[in-house]
Amino acid sequence: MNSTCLQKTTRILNKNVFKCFLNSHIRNQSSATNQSLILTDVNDKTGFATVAFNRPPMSNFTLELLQDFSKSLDEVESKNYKGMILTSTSPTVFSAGLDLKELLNPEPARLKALRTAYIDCCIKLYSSMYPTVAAINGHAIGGGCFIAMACEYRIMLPNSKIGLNETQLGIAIPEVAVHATRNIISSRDAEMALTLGSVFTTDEALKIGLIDEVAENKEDALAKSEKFLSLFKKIPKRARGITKQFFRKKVIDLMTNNREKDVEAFVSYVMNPASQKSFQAFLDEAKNKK
Ligand SMILES: CCCC/C=C/CC(=O)SCCNC(=O)CCNC(=O)[C@H](O)C(C)(C)COP(=O)(O)OP(=O)(O)OC[C@H]1O[C@@H](n2cnc3c(N)ncnc32)[C@H](O)[C@@H]1OP(=O)(O)O
Repeated sequence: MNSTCLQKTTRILNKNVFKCFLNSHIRNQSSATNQSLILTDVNDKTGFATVAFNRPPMSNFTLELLQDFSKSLDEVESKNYKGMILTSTSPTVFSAGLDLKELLNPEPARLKALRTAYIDCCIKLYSSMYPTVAAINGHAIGGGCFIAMACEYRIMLPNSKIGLNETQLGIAIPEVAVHATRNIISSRDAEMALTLGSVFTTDEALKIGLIDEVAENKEDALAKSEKFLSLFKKIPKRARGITKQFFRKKVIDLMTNNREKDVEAFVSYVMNPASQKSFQAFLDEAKNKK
């Protein structure tokens, strides 16, 4: 092959390589868009954003999902949306909490990043200036329950389960979760629930005040959520937000100031052989159920 011919062939090859790269890049982009772990939909009329965990069937949290959720929370705050409805795209689960596969034989650095990302989301949600409501479209367990608790109001579907089951898995509840739970239910109920790692039915949760309302189905939950957010329509945002933060100051301060200690404690509980055994036992039991 002479040099002119070689140059021509190289140009054609490069063009094809570039085309190939472009196609695969576009493919990746579109599949990433379709598979976004968080979906945000804004109602232009009301200014309310609906943010949904999009990891069916369990909507359980991986590091990547939490990082995306954190960005979505920033967006709701920075774009000045009037309120946020938090839900999931899963048919029967709001969130089954942290992905137990992330906790099983974890790489310590990733485990730390996971817990740090989780705390970041909780701080942003717990202290947001905009009003928040959880449309709990199914089960909400562990970290999924706590995220719903960080919202200002909870509406749940019938026949679902909700609770902080951490002690059952060998993970001590952090001090901050004790105060956050007491902000919602009585101190007596909170102590019983957290020490037992209780998981409640929708009716039980309504009775103790862990949730505020029961909805017939997801549409009803979303309609009721909008109704709750609309209560604040005429209340100046800054005055409302600062007042909310005063009520939540103790929890926000604990989450912010104890972040490193919390991460260390969490890693140590998760790495404990007894906890590892309980994560594996849960996953095995679920497999054997079929
Ligand atoms: C105070 C701050 C708290 C922050 C810290 C949080 C720590 C955690 O979040 S630890 C994780 C807590 N979550 C759990 O213990 C598991 C909860 N899951 C359940 O209770 C049930 O799965 C359910 C009530 C959500 C649904 O019950 P259902 O009978 O419909 O389904 P299953 O047969 O149990 O499960 C189906 C399928 O999904 C897998 N799975 C469920 N939850 C998780 C999870 N959190 N992580 C990973 N995988 C999960 C389960 O193993 C089954 O998988 P296979 O189909 O492959 O067998």
